Amino acid sequence: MPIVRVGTRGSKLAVAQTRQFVERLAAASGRQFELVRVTTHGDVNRASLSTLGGQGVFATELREALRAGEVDLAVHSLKDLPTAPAPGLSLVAHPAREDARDALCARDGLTFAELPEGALVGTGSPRRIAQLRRVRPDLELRDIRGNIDTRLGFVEHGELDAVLLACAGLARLGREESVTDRFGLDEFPTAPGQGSLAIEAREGWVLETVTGGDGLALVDDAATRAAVDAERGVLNGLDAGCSAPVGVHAVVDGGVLRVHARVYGPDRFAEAHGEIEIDLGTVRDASVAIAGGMRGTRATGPMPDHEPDAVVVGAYAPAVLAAQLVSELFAQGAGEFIVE
Ligand SMILES: NCc1[nH]cc(CCC(=O)O)c1CC(=O)O
Repeated sequence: MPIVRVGTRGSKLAVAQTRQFVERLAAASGRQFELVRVTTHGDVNRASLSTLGGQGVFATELREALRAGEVDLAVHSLKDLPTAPAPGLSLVAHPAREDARDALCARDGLTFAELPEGALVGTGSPRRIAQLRRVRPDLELRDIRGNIDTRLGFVEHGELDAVLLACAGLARLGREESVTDRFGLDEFPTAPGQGSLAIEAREGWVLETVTGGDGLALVDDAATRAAVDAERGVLNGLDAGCSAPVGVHAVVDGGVLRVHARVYGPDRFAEAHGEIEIDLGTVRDASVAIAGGMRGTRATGPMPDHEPDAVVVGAYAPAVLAAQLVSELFAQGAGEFIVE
């Protein structure tokens, strides 16, 4: 059987998370895999993320490699993936999400509350900047870029008092010991999809047909998919990219899908926020659509595009919820906060 080629960015984090994913998929499928490193625009360009615009800087070249048939699967950090559908490709699996929270990595083990007045904190993310300004206007924020080791290095070498990073990336790199505090998701919702991976393939490329087993379904998590679809639905509905000052978090807990979002305005008191939930058990037909969407061929759009007979209500719960939350946010003036 041919070796399955899996495309990844070349960064240490990307390679680590792709390796971890491939090991699970190899165990589940019995197939052999090969990692193919693809250099992306976002890796080469060192400009600030806010000036790069964020839109697809990490994904474009991986998608080209998929389309050209150079790789069979691509592994993305979901939060770096634009919400616009990629023609000819589909997201075929979302493995179970890891910790979606942001971490504080501070010198001397300091917690967020222990950071002294005027402490120097590094982050280039407009969302993280907005969130920090609201609760600690005294902090001196520095725009930083670079991989996780580089960012932690600013603290280790004494140039900054602390940096903000995603818990998930630190865990995947085995750097959890650098975390000195974690930010609660209610007050500090993170980027849509943070902590979650997306596995992308050419449309119609189905691992199951060659494994004869459950293939990608074994590494796909329905609750993660519902949550991240809702989060990305909010981002898309707001017409915002991954560098917008938007925090969204969704969870499925006891069969209830709950989504909440905060959109930050330019001054530190302006904010649109909302929360919405739905008991997936009360929309059983819509959740049938979710289950139907688990395997193989769902498009990047909000509705599963196959097995339409499985969609009785004709609505995909995460998409409906996201749309309702978006109208609430617009009603609170969120449209004026998103300038890209
Ligand atoms: N934009 C870079 C990026 N993309 C994904 C992660 C972390 C892992 C994840 O959220 O899946 C990071 C680094 C960070 O924000 O700390």
